[in-house]
Amino acid sequence: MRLSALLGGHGLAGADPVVTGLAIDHRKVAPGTIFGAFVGEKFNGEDYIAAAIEAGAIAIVARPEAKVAGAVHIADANPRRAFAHIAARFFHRFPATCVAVTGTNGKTSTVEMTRQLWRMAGFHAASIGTLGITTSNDSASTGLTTPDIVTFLSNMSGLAAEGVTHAAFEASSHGLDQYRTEGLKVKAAAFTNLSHDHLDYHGTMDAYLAAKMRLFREVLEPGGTAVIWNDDMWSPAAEYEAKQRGVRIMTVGTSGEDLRLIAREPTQLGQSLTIAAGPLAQKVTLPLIGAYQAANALVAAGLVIATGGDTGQTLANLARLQPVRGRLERAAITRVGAPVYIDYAHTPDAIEAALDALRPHASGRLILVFGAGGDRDKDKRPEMGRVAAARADVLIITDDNPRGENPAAIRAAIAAGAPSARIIGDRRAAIAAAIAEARGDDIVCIAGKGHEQGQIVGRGDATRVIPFDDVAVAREEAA
Ligand SMILES: CC(=O)N[C@H]1[C@@H](OP(=O)(O)OP(=O)(O)OC[C@H]2O[C@@H](n3ccc(=O)[nH]c3=O)[C@H](O)[C@@H]2O)O[C@H](CO)[C@@H](O)[C@@H]1O[C@H](C)C(=O)N[C@@H](C)C(=O)N[C@H](CCC(=O)O)C(=O)O
Ligand SMILES: Nc1ncnc2c1ncn2[C@@H]1O[C@H](COP(=O)(O)OP(=O)(O)OP(=O)(O)O)[C@@H](O)[C@H]1O
Ligand SMILES: N[C@H](CCC[C@H](N)C(=O)O)C(=O)O
Ligand SMILES: [Mg+2]
Repeated sequence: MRLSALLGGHGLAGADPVVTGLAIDHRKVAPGTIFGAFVGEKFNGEDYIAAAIEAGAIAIVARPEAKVAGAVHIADANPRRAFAHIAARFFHRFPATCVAVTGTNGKTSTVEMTRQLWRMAGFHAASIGTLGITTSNDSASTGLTTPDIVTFLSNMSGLAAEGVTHAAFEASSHGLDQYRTEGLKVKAAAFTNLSHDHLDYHGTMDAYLAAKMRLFREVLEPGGTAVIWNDDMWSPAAEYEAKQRGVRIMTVGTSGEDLRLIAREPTQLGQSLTIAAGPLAQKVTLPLIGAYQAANALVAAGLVIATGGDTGQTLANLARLQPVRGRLERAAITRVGAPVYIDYAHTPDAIEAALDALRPHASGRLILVFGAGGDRDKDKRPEMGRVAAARADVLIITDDNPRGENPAAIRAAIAAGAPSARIIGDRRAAIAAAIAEARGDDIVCIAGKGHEQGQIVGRGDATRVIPFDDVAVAREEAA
């Protein structure tokens, strides 16, 4: 493909070289590559322009003030956006039906449930998010919730080449802010909720909301549909954005207009939901516990319906949803009979949601093992402690990816909100202590790592990932 064909509005004077690929990291540049040089949090990509050209880059997408010699300078005040649009023209072939999910919690669950519902409807479907790239017979990790733009679009294009026609992806606030998911026609976009997280990056809740709202303001296609979980404090803000944009709006929830959750009753292995869609009310058995999983299932159904799924059939298919890995996953039963659940709760709101989901199933106590990630939002730590102390009966604070921080300081910051908690830094020892503590009528919840396969310690080049799997450790300690 010639460079001129990829440039859209950007003019090209002089030679029109053949483009072989795109890169945002100079170490991935090969002859014929377009290099995107972005000013980041840790590095300035512009410092690597000369090295990229040396390695064969034929064009550089960078701010107008960047120094480019020996390659075409595609100058743009917003180089991430300009690069994304060029990348979209390069990778051009995508699944015909793409939908995106944003929100603080519930993105992974919702994209995974959407993928399953599409599969049940007979489509070749995929999801991209925290669990990686998932199809019905394969799964590959990308390391981030919303991968970088080159990884994202090249994988979307690869999925289309494999015959995937339906794809659901997670749009994280970092991803939206950094234009990591541009260039596809997004037919429907969902909002799950907004609560305290990532303020280290965004600074304020308003800035955090604004990053997420880009999904409705710019990423969703003009004729698309916004599917909004209506029971969140921030739902009106999402609805406002969608109205401003003039897209179709579908609201979902106990106060939802399009899919209204009329009743929800816990059963032994799940819950029974009564859902009104227009004049029709339908009762379905969801084989998953907790209000939060019902919420995510409804938003997923909304996305499927918004992109052409039959309402009655889609709702009926909720009864066949498989659990999402690491989200209230029952890993083991202890020797005295207490169930041990693994959950990915790593925000105050998620801890509340996970404990509320488990409470109706515990005739005894709720025992919680949890921590908070290092080099991430520090203000959420005492909040997590407070919410946990208010809702669990026994608390054990432990390590969860300390990264470059002192783990003891992270634990102490959580304990500031939960003074009665026990502190056991070693995660295996903490899980073992919780299991030893549990009586037959108690429930143990191990929160924060879900599906993760390692404990991340250290920073930069000294980063190590020590293999650790909550599910496996819980099974070993419960045996
Ligand atoms: C804060 C953040 O989001 N950082 C991500 C972002 O970094 P950045 O743009 O600030 O880049 P930088 O590292 O400062 O470097 C600037 C530029 O120079 C380039 N560079 C850098 C060094 C070099 O030798 N050569 C070179 O070309 C880089 O590729 C980059 O383009 O882009 C990088 C390249 O894609 C990511 O690796 C990096 O993720 C870091 C590792 C990270 O931890 N991100 C987390 C916070 C994150 O993104 N999380 C979200 C949300 C999760 C959730 O849902 O809760 C996610 O979507 O996963
Ligand atoms: N709709 C919801 N409302 C409140 N809490 C939720 C909801 N969905 C999930 N949670 C909580 O958040 C945790 C993470 O869920 P999930 O992985 O689906 O969210 P996510 O938005 O993808 O998270 P991340 O930002 O880390 O990618 C769950 O384990 C649960 O504790
Ligand atoms: N996508 C989230 C995952 C957090 C998971 C938790 N285990 C942690 O490390 O804080 C983040 O990068 O903030
Ligand atoms: Mg996720």
